[in-house]
Amino acid sequence: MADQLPQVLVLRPPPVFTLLETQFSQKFHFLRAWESPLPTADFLATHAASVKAVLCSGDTPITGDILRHLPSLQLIVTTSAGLNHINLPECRRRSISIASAGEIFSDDCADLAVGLLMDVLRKISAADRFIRAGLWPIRGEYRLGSKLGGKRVGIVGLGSIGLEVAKRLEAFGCIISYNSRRKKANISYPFYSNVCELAANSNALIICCALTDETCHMINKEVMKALGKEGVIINIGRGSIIDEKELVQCLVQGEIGGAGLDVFENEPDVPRELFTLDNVVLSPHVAVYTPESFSDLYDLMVGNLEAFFSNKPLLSPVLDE
Ligand SMILES: O=CC(=O)O
Repeated sequence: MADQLPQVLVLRPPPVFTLLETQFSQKFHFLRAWESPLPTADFLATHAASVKAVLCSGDTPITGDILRHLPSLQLIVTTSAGLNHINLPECRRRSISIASAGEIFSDDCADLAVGLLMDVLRKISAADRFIRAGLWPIRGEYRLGSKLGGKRVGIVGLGSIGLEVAKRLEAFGCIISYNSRRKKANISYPFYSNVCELAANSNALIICCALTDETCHMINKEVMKALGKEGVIINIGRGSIIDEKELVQCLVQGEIGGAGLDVFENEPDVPRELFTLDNVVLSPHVAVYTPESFSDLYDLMVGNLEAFFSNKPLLSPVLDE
């Protein structure tokens, strides 16, 4: 019976797959590469020559090497909004379609970005540690935090997540401006084509853009210096958009005021120097994860796979055939 279901390859199970595996497995027959004792290349060579569809998450690299082992591949469905784990030029060359999580996580990501900014400015996590360490009766009053309203916030990447962040922060009384590849039509926020200039005119930068060759290490020492000693950086995009070594150095040396980080260059490794800094809030790449978004994600992933296997248009295509 399972063998009659459309076949989908999974190299490593995405969290939504693990959570809703029973439902997924009623609709598709999954080739479970991660359970095989064989090295991936051998598993693919032995079992996956006829595979037409792959389901993956953002932490499973779909490299040129993997693609070479999948000669029949026509579709990659990724549970992520980001696409930096997929060899896009090779997919284009081979006309392999891609469907992503699209805008499904935008609200959740924007909520966490605002939460991180609020936490860094008002020192919520640091104050929590102060109480838990029993320091209130000993040291008395805790250091005051800084007001969110009135802050000039520069959003780097005004896509659907960036726009949701802007909407939320406007409601808190922040003054929004942005940097992105081009100026957006119908957007009245001031646009800076140069991210350094945006930083120089902002109290906080929020990184919401995709990781590409152009954005890798775009937030470098020069940008951080422009942001200044009171400036705060929030990153819910990808770790490598910031030069992490420079970021750590700037934080340790007090060149910037603080950071709220959901993403890192070498996840799950986080620079240990950050652990002792009270002006840094750390979060383990969970901006997208809420049970509510998972249930929407399940529907979208299944919808994309069903559309593909019945020759209908994908629900959230990134690259078209
Ligand atoms: O980081 C998560 C995603 O890209 O969806």
